[in-house]
Amino acid sequence: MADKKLSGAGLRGQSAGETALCTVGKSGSGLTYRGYDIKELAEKVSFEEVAYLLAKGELPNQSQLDDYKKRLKSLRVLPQELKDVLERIPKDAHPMDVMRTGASMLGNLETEESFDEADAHIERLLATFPGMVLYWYRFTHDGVRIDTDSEELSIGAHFLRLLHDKSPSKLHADVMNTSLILYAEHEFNASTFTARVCASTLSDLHSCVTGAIGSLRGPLHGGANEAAMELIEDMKDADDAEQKLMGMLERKEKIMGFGHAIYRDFDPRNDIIKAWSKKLSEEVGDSRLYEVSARCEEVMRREKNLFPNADFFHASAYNYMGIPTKLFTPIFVMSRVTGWTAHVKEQRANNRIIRPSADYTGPESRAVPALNER
Ligand SMILES: CC(=O)SCCNC(=O)CCNC(=O)[C@H](O)C(C)(C)COP(=O)(O)OP(=O)(O)OC[C@H]1O[C@@H](n2cnc3c(N)ncnc32)[C@H](O)[C@@H]1OP(=O)(O)O
Ligand SMILES: O=C([O-])CC(=O)C(=O)O
Repeated sequence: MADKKLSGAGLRGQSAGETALCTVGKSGSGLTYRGYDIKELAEKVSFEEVAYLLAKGELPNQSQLDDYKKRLKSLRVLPQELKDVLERIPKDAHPMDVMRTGASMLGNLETEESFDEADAHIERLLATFPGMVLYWYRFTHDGVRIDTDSEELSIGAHFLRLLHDKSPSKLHADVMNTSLILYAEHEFNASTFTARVCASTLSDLHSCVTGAIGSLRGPLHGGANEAAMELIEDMKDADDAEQKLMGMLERKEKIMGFGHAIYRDFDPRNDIIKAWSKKLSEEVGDSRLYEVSARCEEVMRREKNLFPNADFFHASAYNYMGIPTKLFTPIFVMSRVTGWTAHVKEQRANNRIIRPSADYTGPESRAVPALNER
């Protein structure tokens, strides 16, 4: 992919506005949030610090961080009306649709009346998303009405606690923390652009986030982490992975979790989540998913010169932590809501309605025929 052309359909390579939030592939492969390299952030800070950085512009000091985490924890309780709605959504619904409905319902109950309230609504969404999806999941799958608060201060550990009814190990809490950092922000990707288009009409925050969830859901975007899991789960070992992948490539099928609209050589998030996936495989004592994933990476590089994006090794990492596949993309939402909402604020601060033009390819002007002449 070293010669990937950033032009053509899909607005590829065209600037659609300015941002101070993030650079993607600036030197072919880098990723920064407000000037900080993703690798350093993933090593040194918590997801809550990244959320604060994206929302407020700078990393918090200790007391700002303590206050922020305390405030987020205090915002986890769901309104009864929202819980009533979640209980009515069928068990076989996709959790991304549950989140879309949940975000929208919250917007009915706690409407953003003025843009001055944006920060409060952003914190509320960030605090409630884990409980929202897991209240529905645990009610419909386990028949229990969970308390959507927990003693866990970090959002990643809180999610695992609500899912498994027990405090996660340090390793699992660390993996969730890194995963949420990696997924937090990515410039003008499809879901963020959705949020910005919505914001440019001066719509409310919940509408922007609800639309963004809909865009993230698709398998060409966030949904690829679930699609990648479906790909690797039946691969018995590395040789089986190679054989199955070669068959798919021969049939010209798309391999989910590979390729990227912007990066040319590699996705800088891949090495980071791949290393955690390896650690998890050692902890679980079952290297199958890691090994088949690593072979898929080798084959795709060799056959197509394509590389795994952020989603591919997330599949095995989440699976090793006992997270059901259909909750993979919702975790992406729990993280990316920080990026989406920072972009909404940025759009509002310097707004012009986003309204591109189209090249017309339809028929020339013509007269409307009478009904009996058609
Ligand atoms: C967090 C995220 O959202 S990351 C993206 C997650 N999405 C996926 O993993 C889905 C699989 N990947 C893809 O569909 C694409 O690579 C996208 C959507 C990410 C990027 O799309 P584009 O920018 O249009 O891809 P690009 O221009 O690089 O494609 C070049 C060629 O490689 C092929 N290609 C790209 N990705 C793949 C893939 N995953 N499997 C097989 N072939 C692929 C394309 O079909 C294209 O071939 P062609 O020239 O013969 O038509
Ligand atoms: O930037 C993109 O097109 C997709 C992506 O990797 C992301 O949103 O994290």
